[in-house]
Amino acid sequence: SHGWGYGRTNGPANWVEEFPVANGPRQSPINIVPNEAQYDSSLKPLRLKYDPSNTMGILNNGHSFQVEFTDDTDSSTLTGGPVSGTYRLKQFHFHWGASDDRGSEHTVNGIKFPCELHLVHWNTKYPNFGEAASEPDGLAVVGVFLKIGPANPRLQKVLDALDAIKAKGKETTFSNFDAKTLLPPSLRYWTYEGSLTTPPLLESVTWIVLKEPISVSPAQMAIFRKLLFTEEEEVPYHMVDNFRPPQPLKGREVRASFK
Ligand SMILES: COc1cccc(N2C=Cc3cc(S(N)(=O)=O)sc3S2(=O)=O)c1
Ligand SMILES: [Zn+2]
Repeated sequence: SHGWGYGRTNGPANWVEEFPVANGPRQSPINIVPNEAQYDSSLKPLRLKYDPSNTMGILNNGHSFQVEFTDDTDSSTLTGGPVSGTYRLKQFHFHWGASDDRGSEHTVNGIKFPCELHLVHWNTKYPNFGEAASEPDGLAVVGVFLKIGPANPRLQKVLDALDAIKAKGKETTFSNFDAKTLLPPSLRYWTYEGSLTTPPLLESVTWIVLKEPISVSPAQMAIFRKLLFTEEEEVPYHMVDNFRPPQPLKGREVRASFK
């Protein structure tokens, strides 16, 4: 099994062999302990402005699936919150479990959610995404927990596209999606300095984890689990448990935008 993944021989415990930063000082995800998060009144409200016309397509990259956005203008941006400057939306993707008792990367008081959404943004003080991804203030990722409840109609358009990208490497057209519809009513958040949660595990992410989850039904979770890690001709392995467990805090502070 070449290349990193989530299996027994190439999973999170093995990543350090090829990506030594896996044991670095600011790795993600983490377990969030609300009682130990410091309320910071200087934190600004999070401002997310997304233009549906920036939606480019949807891709199965063999680790997750992602909805990609054109990022050549400031039409889909993250400003405010814990960051200064303007960050552009690049893509969003998810992490989920083989069953509803696990799947999220961040945990809250040790609680795992069945799924976690990541909206990935890059700092426009750098020339492009790739450059930004290796800078300590290069990326800002908004994390949204999904918890089991009523079916989420906003998710359905994304889930309906998954049949066309079942196998690794498949991509299809996907347009005019308003990513804002995936956000919960409240944008209250926890924030801390971390990393990408998959290789290359770059320590370039300001994490902004929303406190309020959005809902997903068991039937909708079953749709995520029909995706494959594997390419069309390979022996099929279902894309499940594509999450990294929480990493050591190593003295980092987690701040809260709310009391
Ligand atoms: C070298 O810069 C690049 C170039 C192309 C893609 C990536 N990425 C890889 C992993 C990765 C993991 C993310 S998560 N789960 O923390 O939100 S976001 C993300 S990425 O930035 O898309 C990095
Ligand atoms: Zn992610």
